[in-house]
Amino acid sequence: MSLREVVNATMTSSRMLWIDASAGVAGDMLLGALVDAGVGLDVLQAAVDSVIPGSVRLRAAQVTRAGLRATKVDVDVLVADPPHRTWTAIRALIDGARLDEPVRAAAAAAFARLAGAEGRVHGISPEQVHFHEVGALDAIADVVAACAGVHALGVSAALCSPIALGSGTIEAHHGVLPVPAPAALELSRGWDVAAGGSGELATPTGLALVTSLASGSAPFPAMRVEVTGIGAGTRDAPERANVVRIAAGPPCAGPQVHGVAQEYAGRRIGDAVLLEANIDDLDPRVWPEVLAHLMASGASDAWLTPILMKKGRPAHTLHVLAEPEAAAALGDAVMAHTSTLGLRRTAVTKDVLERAWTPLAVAGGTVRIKVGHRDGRVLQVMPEFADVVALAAERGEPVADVLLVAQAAAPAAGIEPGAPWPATPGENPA
Ligand SMILES: O=C([S-])c1cc(C(=O)S)c[n+]([C@@H]2O[C@H](COP(=O)(O)O)[C@@H](O)[C@H]2O)c1
Ligand code: NI
Repeated sequence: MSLREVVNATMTSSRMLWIDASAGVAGDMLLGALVDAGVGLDVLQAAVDSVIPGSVRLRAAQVTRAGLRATKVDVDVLVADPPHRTWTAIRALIDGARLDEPVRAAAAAAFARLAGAEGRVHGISPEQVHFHEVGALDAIADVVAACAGVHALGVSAALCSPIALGSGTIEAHHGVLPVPAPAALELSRGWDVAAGGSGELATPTGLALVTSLASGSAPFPAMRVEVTGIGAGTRDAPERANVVRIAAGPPCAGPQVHGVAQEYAGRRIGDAVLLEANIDDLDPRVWPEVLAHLMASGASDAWLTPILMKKGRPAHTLHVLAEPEAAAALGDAVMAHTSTLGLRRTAVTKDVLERAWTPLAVAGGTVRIKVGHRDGRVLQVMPEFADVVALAAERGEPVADVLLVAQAAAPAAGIEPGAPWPATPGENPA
């Protein structure tokens, strides 16, 4: 099959998902929207059962919210005294479950975001974050079922509307919390949000899901809408329907696709902090975990360079790039997780290209093409590697093959170094 035939064959089988969280978002609302869009409750239940067998039962019912029909999904907890679970324990459950690989990866990514945000808020490492009793089962069910539902809809790229967070206060486990709840606010970084009303409209779990499933905030993308779903939240307030809406279908060809990519283009990054330490006495087997922990704790990047340091000792320099507000916590993490007695902090200015992500139909799915552009010209073009890996796993193809097809798809869509940006639609926009 030629690339052209592969692309044509996949144009109708890979879907974009648009999530309308303009009235807020929670895990149960997303599940309701997915069931409303046609995903079987049994599909969601099976995914959850593979992670926490016999622990929860999902129930769906038709309800109205401010006069609009919607599907409400409830998560009934079946066990009498459910355990507290750390993120480490939950990750082991997800890793050990019989889940499709894309579902496992999406669920792990969403939970990692949730644990990372809770960890930053409470000043502990993500691994130490405890999900309490019923909350742990509830969150596992929401996250795993939502990821399974999105996969079942055939979605390979998603965008989200500006998100309503709410206002006021809520009673939580540790007393009264401001709205947006601290973890919700943490999860909102980099996303378009507004208060949008009173009460808690977006929960941490809902935000962790949409901000890991979707690649950015965007108005309605250019797509052919094939399925829609409306999911209800618990409260029914008269002033605005407490619902999440979703729409899924193939992205359509045309200049609008590139226009959308422009509208959710990555933000220009300005000031940053570089933390560095020369370390000669850490067991080298520990380094991968240290780097993974720093990334999970909010570092923009963390890496090592081999050096020959004082006294002729082979050693490593640890480099951690961070947004200024995350630097203090990351400095503490470096002290806690390595053997260093100190570190250097340097204020750096990052000169970055404007970025945009354009979804293209590639070999049975959708891969976002990351475009670096400046002054109306494309300078860098790179398939988003995580999308390539996920698609390769889904199709059972070698990553290198999918990468080649994805790299070839970009010039065919008029996206190549030196080309004008926004791109003139070529032969192969998704
Ligand atoms: O229990 C804890 S630690 C807790 C922390 C936070 C922070 O924002 S920190 C928020 N909450 C509230 O718990 C409920 C359930 O949230 P889900 O995401 O599981 O739906 C919600 O009201 C949170 O704001 C709890
Ligand atoms: Ni908390």
